[in-house]
Amino acid sequence: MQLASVYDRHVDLDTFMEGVKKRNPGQKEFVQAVQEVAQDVYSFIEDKEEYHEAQILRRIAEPDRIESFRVCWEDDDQNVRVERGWRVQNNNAIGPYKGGIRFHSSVNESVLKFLAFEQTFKNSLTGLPLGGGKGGSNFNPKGKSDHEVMRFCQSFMTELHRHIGPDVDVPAGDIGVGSREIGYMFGQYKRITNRWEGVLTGKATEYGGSQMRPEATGYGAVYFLRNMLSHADQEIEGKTAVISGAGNVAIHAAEKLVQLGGKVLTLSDSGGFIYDPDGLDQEKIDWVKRLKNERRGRISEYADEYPEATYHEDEQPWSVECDVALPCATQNELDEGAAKLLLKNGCIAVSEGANMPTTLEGVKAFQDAKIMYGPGKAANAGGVAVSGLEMSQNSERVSWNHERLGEELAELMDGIHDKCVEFGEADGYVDYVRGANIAGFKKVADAMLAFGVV
Ligand SMILES: NC(=O)C1=CN([C@@H]2O[C@H](COP(=O)(O)OP(=O)(O)OC[C@H]3O[C@@H](n4cnc5c(N)ncnc54)[C@H](O)[C@@H]3O)[C@@H](O)[C@H]2O)C=CC1
Ligand SMILES: O=C(O)CCC(=O)C(=O)O
Repeated sequence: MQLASVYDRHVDLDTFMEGVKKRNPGQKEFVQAVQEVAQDVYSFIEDKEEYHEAQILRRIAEPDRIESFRVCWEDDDQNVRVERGWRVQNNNAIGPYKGGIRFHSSVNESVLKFLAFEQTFKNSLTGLPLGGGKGGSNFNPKGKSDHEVMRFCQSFMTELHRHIGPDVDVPAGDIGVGSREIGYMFGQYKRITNRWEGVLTGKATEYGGSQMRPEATGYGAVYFLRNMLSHADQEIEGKTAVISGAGNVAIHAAEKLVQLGGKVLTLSDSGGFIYDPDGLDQEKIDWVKRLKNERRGRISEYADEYPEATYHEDEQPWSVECDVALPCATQNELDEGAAKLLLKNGCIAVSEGANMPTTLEGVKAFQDAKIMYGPGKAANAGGVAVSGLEMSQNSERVSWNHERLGEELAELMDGIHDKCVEFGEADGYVDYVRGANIAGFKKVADAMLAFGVV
């Protein structure tokens, strides 16, 4: 009898994953992301021969291409610095590649491949014509002067511009890339190409940015939470919330939670977390915005400014008692132990603002306990969805107002929630991971089937 080969149409899940591991040695984040999707997709396509025959999942788990390049820049002391840059173009079956750029010392090819893979399913879920990509560099903007960041961004774009375009690949921000960095990169793209076009999203409103983009990911994650709660006849009003992170996503998630009557108890950064037993209000949130976006300080300073709060160095916020949790910092920040602690303390819902913040074991703990668990590819899709709207506005040379975009965002998040329920509900429990994976997969897969083997 012949042994199963990774090339067989009908390999089982374990053999499929063996192949993924072999082809991507040492890329643990990428393998984790594929595993999480494959386990649901496998059961969905069990009786669907066309997907097996066309090897659709295997093809989505192999990026269309990865551009990797050297980025040289000069620091303020005129030292020549050399970093590495990448753009992973995962899949453009349903639209141009789309996804953020991350600048952080932890960036490597595995991290960007996992993000581009996740992005493919997320973008499909939005219902907009957006393919999946992601890029970045191991450059760390922390502690760098504005001039250093500008020189790095210009050098990064000098190479990246060859690989992107409004109908080809449209990057945006992510960790370490906010409106300052997008401005420097957009300026350099315009200078090199002599074209003003919607090649990046997350731009400032003065030069074609969408009014809602800064808020969209955090607000969207709270709308997703609201939808999950409402599906279970509950509401945000009066719920206590633990949030990790203190960046763009965390701050706007906190803001929307407070607006909807929730009580936000924590924020964090890589140094530790702050716990404010009185809860953050809009004034405190505005202070954090200034701290992070203007002074570029550490969250520990919050406890100096607001003495009712305490700072917990080198700790994560998951031990704080709460009704709902929103991980909004980074991947694998919430492991099995943290998940069990949240459950023990009575947490009933988790909505992920970050990408893959929960480990596979943590996800299983939430699913086994049957709490409401909204995975990042569904819960944080509001950001890229509003980026999709920014692309439309740039093409049409129009600008929509805040109110219209707010309504569009809420509707987009309703649509994503409905798709998760349609594909994930069974025996009275909504498995949002399964719902998101299958709904996201199906649209991309059907487009790929239409193209034949390419
Ligand atoms: N910006 C966006 O529109 C979107 C962002 N996301 C995801 O949301 C997460 C946060 O992104 P942003 O808020 O945009 O980035 P940001 O750079 O504005 O903030 C990141 C925050 O995470 C914290 N952080 C980073 N590494 C950490 C670590 N190892 N431990 C603890 N804290 C850490 C930082 O201190 C900072 O507070 C990321 O997972 C990103 O991929 C997802 C969808 C869209
Ligand atoms: O708006 C975008 O294109 C990027 C969003 C993103 O990077 C993400 O959804 O993780």
